[in-house]
Amino acid sequence: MFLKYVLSVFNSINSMLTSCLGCCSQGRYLLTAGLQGCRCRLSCHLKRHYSFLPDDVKSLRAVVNPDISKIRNIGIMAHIDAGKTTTTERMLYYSGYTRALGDVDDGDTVTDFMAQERERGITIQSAAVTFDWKSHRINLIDTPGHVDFTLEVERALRVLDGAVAVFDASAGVEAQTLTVWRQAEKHHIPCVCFLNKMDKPAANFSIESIKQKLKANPVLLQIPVGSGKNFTGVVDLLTNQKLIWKLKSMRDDGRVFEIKALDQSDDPELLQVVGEARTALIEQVADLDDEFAELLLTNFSDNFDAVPSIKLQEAIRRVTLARKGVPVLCGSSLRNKGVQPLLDAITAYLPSPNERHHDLVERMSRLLVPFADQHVEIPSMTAGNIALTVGLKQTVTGDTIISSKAAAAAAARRAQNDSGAEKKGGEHANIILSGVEVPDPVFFCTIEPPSMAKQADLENALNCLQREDPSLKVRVDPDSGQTILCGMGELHIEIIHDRIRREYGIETHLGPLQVAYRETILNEVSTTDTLDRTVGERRHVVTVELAVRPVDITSVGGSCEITFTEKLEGQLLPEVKEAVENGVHSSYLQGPLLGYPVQGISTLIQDVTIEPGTSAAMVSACVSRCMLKALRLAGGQVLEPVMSLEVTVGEEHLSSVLGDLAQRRGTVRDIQSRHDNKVLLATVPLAEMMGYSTILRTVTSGNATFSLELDAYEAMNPQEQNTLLKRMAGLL
Ligand SMILES: Nc1nc2c(ncn2[C@@H]2O[C@H](COP(=O)(O)OP(=O)(O)OP(=O)(O)O)[C@@H](O)[C@H]2O)c(=O)[nH]1
Repeated sequence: MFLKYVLSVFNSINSMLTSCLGCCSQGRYLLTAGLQGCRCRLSCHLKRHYSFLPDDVKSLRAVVNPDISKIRNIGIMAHIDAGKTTTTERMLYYSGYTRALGDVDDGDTVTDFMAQERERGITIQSAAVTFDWKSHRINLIDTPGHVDFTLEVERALRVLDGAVAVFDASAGVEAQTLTVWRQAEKHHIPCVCFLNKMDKPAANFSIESIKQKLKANPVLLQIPVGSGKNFTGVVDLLTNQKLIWKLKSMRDDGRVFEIKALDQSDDPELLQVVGEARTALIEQVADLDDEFAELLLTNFSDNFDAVPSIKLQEAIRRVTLARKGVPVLCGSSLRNKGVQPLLDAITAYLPSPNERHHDLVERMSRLLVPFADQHVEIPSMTAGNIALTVGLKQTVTGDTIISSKAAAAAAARRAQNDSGAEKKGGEHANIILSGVEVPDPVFFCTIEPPSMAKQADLENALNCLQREDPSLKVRVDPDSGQTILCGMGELHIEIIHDRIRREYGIETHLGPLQVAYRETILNEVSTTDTLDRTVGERRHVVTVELAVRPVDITSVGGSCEITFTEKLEGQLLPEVKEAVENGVHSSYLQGPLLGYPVQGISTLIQDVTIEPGTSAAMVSACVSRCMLKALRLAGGQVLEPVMSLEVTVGEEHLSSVLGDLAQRRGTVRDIQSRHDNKVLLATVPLAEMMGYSTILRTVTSGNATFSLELDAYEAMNPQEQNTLLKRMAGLL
């Protein structure tokens, strides 16, 4: 019957007939008033490639790869219970991706898939769904409304290009909406507002609270028809059409609705309200968009009302993208009214990814020219100069700052052309300045604030110092919870200690300085382990077989590797492989002898058997346990940092320096002459170099200088290793 009706409407337009069947078989629109302003023509035309029967469910494979201009990455956000999840469910249903309407009250929605979400009827985690609507792809994230999960909303908003704010029309702007609205503002996200729950008796279609509480500029696009349980649809102010849902029963899914141009037979009160609202809309948009204002004044000055709806829509889009105004629509998701026009609005007014300008660049507050410790402020500088800047929040030493992504792309293109030309000369242009190479810290010690109240201040100070000095590393000991400073040497850590006192006014206490050892293994070992654990009602059973073997450790930071047998490579699912790798990597962080990171180890995974129902975390735990067993069996070896030392000293003091070095397990590599001085090149274990500067000053009467840098991690001999193990165990 429905198809027959559509055919009768379109029988004069043969060329569009087949495409109409595709779209209208979804029952999206029921046409009752000729073809004037008929959205179906456009949608049918665009939707030509989808021809499925009314109850077909589209698979994600049916989604074509659209052009970037047709993609909308949007979030749906609001106060708890405003109806985001219900609205999302309707969108999925109308776009053909679900067969039935999910209901939060029945606990069968698509996006609230966590057990806690279904039990409590609330959204906790951001769920992402993808569907297409009129040849646009919509990637939508349903974010939680509860204040406890604000961070989750923030996490989602950072990657979105637009947002739909859903309001409970009977409650107006609620507290959480304010919070998420501010978050959206912070990320400059264009929004569309949807006043939901228009079917409730207390529903109030008022945009005043959006103006006053959100300090936003609402642009009203619809007028509701009827109120409370008599709410039947909306009038579209752009097209002057009435969209009416004549639902026959509570189970009517609202796919079919009527679009009818307003005419004199309509309620005079409604006609008057619509007339006034449309004029107000045109005037408001003209105020916000110069291009539209010019069009009105030049072409439609004697009749604003004659402006084509497409021109008005384009202007509203510009206003929305510039965040000068927020389109407002209304409906009742639960009663299946008004969601399709909301989908239209998402595609019409929210930006595609290439229309969003993500604010990546830092803000500089001042530009200064340095002259030792004097700084002179300057208004600007040109290429080739050196200046200081203050106020950067994200940048760390070694970064290159560019004015914009576009500038970087242009510079990269130029660099490419130049390097083509310069290649003959052997030079390559590069827009990124070479960063700083950060050596591994070799010393560490604990650092404590004078009181717990100062802990936050200390953390802030350490964060700032780390950004400035990437060779300073700060971590928290997982066992003791103490803050650990890792640096390049005694002096480095002393200076950091002093700067925290002087620049941040915090008196800290440093623990004894310790050497950052590493560990490796001596022999090749194969082992197996089985984990069989029941957690709650679930039984996890996993068996792992693996082999570890020592590999070359001479290079600084010599890494560890992990491989799978050829058979396993082909067999293991990616998530199982990842769980196995996580288990191996976590065992690499703490060696079995002293708990230092291991290096120079190759692990081969020989077999993994997993019983159904076993979680990935249990696979990782089993692999980790098996690794620990293998590392223990393979015989541990402590590696110590060995430094290369250069001492410049007058000839008369050379013998005292050599004598001292012999007691420090040092190995002399070379002695060179430089003017009247001797330059001694040696390697010496870092553990023997504590307090060296004081000793060197004493034995040479202040006539020597030295430099120290990491040469390699080397195996300790068994006797020294034993002494170290006993000392660490507190036995010496
Ligand atoms: N009367 C009426 N109730 C609605 C409407 N939309 C949703 N509801 C009801 O409002 C309640 C909350 O709906 P949800 O869709 O879970 O709201 P939400 O915003 O996703 O909630 P959180 O995800 O927990 O923040 C449910 O009981 C819905 O049935 C509507 O248009 N009218």
